[in-house]
Amino acid sequence: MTTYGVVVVAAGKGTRMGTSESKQFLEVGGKPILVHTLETFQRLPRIEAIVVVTGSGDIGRCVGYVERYGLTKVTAITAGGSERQHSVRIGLERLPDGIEVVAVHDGVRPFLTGELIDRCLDKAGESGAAVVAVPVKDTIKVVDPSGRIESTPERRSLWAVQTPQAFRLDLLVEAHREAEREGFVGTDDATLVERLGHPVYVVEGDYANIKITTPDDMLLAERLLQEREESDGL
Ligand SMILES: Nc1ccn([C@@H]2O[C@H](COP(=O)(O)OP(=O)(O)OP(=O)(O)O)[C@@H](O)[C@H]2O)c(=O)n1
Ligand SMILES: C[C@](O)(CO)[C@H](O)COP(=O)(O)O
Repeated sequence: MTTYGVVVVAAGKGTRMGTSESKQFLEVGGKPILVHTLETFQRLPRIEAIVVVTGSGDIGRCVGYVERYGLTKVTAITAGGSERQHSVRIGLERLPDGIEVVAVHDGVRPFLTGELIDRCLDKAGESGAAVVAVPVKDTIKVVDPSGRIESTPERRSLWAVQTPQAFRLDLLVEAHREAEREGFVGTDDATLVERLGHPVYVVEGDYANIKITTPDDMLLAERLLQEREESDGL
């Protein structure tokens, strides 16, 4: 049977949020955003290990969350790096032995669901690499630095990629090593695997799986949580 783990990255500074508290620790519905995220992985039966990557000064409070919220699958809490990609690489090194497929997830995407994770892990288990994504709804333009539009890619083939992104662990480790060797820094993990020439597949994501990035996302997050609790009958 395949063994699954997850690296949750939460070592960012939240510059675009502009709050003194890093956004992953802001509360939505009375609970830190990061805890909402971790609880979803905790509940999923096939996840065996959760590695949390956070700021060096925030390790203590994450240890406190594990205790307080019963996050028994958290096997390591470690300090991240200067870029998201570095934080992921550090997290991969802390996974326990025996994990074969790993999901990488942004700590600030608390509205993922078990179904979404399952879809992504299933496809990664079968193909080696899969990411959740949604078709873009707007028309996308490529714009030069002066503001002039250079081109308009065909919308039918454009997808907005989210996390989780899941991979065979050996493949993702190789992709990170290669990127480091070449000094390449990407904005997601799929890009690193694509650079190896390995196929990466999209599976159906969810428009509600937002990455909390700017202050208006906090209002949206409160509303999404309320809707979810109502539909769960809570
Ligand atoms: N050095 C970094 C940078 C980002 N992240 C994590 O990667 C996820 C997505 O990054 P982003 O939304 O860009 O978070 P920040 O880097 O915190 O935000 P900003 O770019 O506005 O500073 C977040 O969970 C963030 O904590 C990380 O673990 N380590
Ligand atoms: C990984 C990601 O969430 C996929 O959409 C995104 O690329 C992270 O970007 P950020 O600039 O680190 O927020």
